[in-house]
Amino acid sequence: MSEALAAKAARLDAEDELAKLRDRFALETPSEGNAAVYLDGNSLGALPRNVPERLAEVVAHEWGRMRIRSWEESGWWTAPERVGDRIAPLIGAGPGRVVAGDSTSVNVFKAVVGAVRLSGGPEQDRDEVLVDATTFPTDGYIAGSAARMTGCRVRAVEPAALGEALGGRTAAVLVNHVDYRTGRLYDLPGITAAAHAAGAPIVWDLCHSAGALPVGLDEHRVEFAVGCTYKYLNGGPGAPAYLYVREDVQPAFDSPLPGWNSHADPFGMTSGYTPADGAVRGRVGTPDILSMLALEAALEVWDGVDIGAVRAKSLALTDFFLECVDAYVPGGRLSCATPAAHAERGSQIALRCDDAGEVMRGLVARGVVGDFRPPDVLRFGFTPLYTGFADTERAARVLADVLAGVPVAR
Ligand SMILES: Cc1ncc(COP(=O)(O)O)c(C=O)c1O
Ligand SMILES: Nc1c(O)cccc1C(=O)C[C@H](N)C(=O)O
Repeated sequence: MSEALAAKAARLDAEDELAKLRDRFALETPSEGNAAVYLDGNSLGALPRNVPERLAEVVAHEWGRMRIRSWEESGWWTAPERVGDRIAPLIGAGPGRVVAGDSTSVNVFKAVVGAVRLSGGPEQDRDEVLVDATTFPTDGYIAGSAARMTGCRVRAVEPAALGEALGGRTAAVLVNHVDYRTGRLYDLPGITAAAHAAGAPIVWDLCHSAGALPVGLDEHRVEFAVGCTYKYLNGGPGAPAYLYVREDVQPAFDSPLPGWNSHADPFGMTSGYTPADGAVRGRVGTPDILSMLALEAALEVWDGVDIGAVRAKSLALTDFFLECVDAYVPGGRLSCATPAAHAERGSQIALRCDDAGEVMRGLVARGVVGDFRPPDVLRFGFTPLYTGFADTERAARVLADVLAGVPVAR
């Protein structure tokens, strides 16, 4: 261990204003001991401590005793908009623009079809859906189907080349804000402005940015955005995703999944469809109430938390991790896929090595939990709400031990 780096970690932890938030999470894992370092919050966020009690109350009281009355009296029916409004400030959206529900995949479908329809689509000679070539797979699959259904075709484009690819034929653009594999952050204001200059609406996938850095959806006039809540928003496995539709776009949003929950008068049970106004238009069917209310409770950890402070700590953590890796790991053993420039970095560090799968198994066996993404990426996600600098120094030190073939201590 480097005494200097350990001392620096202790100093940074002592100065960290967000350090106290760690107590809001259950991070003890009996099998790994308290010393486990959890760096996989970019796949599944940790459990906020208040969630189990709230969920038990929902099950026992709201479902167990109130039963059907809970749709109204416990606020179940309006939970998707209420939870959407809690997510909104974290992604730079005003109230009434975000609705929680369904999965990210389903919301990508609603948003891409909605964007093509908004642009006029092939009838206006706009028949290309541009999708970033490095996208998380589900977005590409769904966009492909959405394009076929709307008479368009998908064009995969490297985000850096989007400027040249955009034009009069662009019907919609779908981009991941942070690349799930490399942790590269894309220029949301610049790419959005370029799409608008070409007359095309844009859809951003915020899965790897929401809760880790400021997004500014309203400010940059993004038409649509989607994201999951089980990563940096800590909503739990399979927690509802969300859909953002810009306020002035909402009246024209023509959802391809006009379920009864998005009807202006759902309990009128009429055969004709009249869409509701506002964020409600993004709903489809009956929401998953248990997961929805677990998410609502999980979002309480954000009370009083400034997303700007979260971003500052995220960058400090990833900088410090790189500094420690540099100090501990012999040169040439790893290469960093995450950009050094802060403006291009999300909240994870991706390190490449040929035996990445085996290295990650070694790390997990020693209590440092990141993940492996094929073919050669070690991913380390940094969740500023519960990750500290001593954790970070330890993760880099254990990584060096694993790479050096040091056996697991028993
Ligand atoms: C960028 C991105 N989009 C979409 C998804 C998947 O969404 P879901 O499986 O929740 O539909 C993920 C992660 O699973 C992701 O990282
Ligand atoms: N959604 C996941 C799941 O259901 C199981 C395991 C992992 C996930 C993930 O979220 C993966 C994640 N989006 C990634 O960036 O790789």
